[in-house]
Amino acid sequence: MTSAAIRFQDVTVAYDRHPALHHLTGSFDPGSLTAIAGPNGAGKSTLLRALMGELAPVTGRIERGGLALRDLGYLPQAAAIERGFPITVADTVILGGWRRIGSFRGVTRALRRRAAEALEAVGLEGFDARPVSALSAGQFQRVLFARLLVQDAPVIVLDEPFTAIDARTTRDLLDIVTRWHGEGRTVIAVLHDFDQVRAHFPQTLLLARDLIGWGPTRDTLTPANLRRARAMAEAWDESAAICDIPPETRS
Ligand SMILES: Nc1ncnc2c1ncn2[C@@H]1O[C@H](COP(=O)(O)OP(=O)(O)OP(=O)(O)O)[C@@H](O)[C@H]1O
Repeated sequence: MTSAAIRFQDVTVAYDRHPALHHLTGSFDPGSLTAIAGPNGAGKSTLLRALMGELAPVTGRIERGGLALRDLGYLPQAAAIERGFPITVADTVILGGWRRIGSFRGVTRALRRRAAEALEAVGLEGFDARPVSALSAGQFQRVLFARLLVQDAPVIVLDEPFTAIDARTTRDLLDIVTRWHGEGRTVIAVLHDFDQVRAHFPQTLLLARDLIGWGPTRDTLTPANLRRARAMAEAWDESAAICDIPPETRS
């Protein structure tokens, strides 16, 4: 589905001059299924937000394999999603098809049908008219997966998609992730459950602001690497100044 890798070349991302991701270099191969793991505060969400163009690197660059940002399907962390608006489940899922809606054509019957099929695929048939504010966390996560199904993007980026989600829903959503991988999409997911990573994700990027390891999961999630990641997290100095960021790019 994608032909070129997504490349990070010496990427540093900082908040208020404090680096949250430090000189990251490496690439996600087309069609790869990669977990991003690491302790709290390791820079995992920051990496995804930079990939999605929400944060600009202060050093280095990100190549998105020739894709535009709209070709990346993104599921942010649940805490970052506002779901107080008065919008129905069906309309939320249809929004995944905005690239196809176009300015004149409006929402086609085909798109409505696609949204209904996506809701069925995530086990939410019949939920169309419900307001999203009336859903449980797990149901809402299923809606967001349905929206990604409608978006049909070649690259899918998920931030802690199974946090606070029950085992049954996690299994169903993991099946969708596996299907995306089988279809040749590139899938990148931040995860905290190492057993889940070992069972379902062939590649892992282990981060502790600095890169600890990136490659086959069995070579990356080793006891030695996990110890190193933990030790680096314990040693963090939240107020450390930025290293070698050129003064003109400092905020
Ligand atoms: N908007 C922000 N403003 C200032 N600092 C931030 C902001 N977002 C994140 N940070 C800091 O950047 C660092 C990395 O945060 P990030 O959310 O990327 O980590 P994470 O690995 O996703 O953590 P978690 O596992 O807890 O979700 C942390 O020290 C965090 O406090």
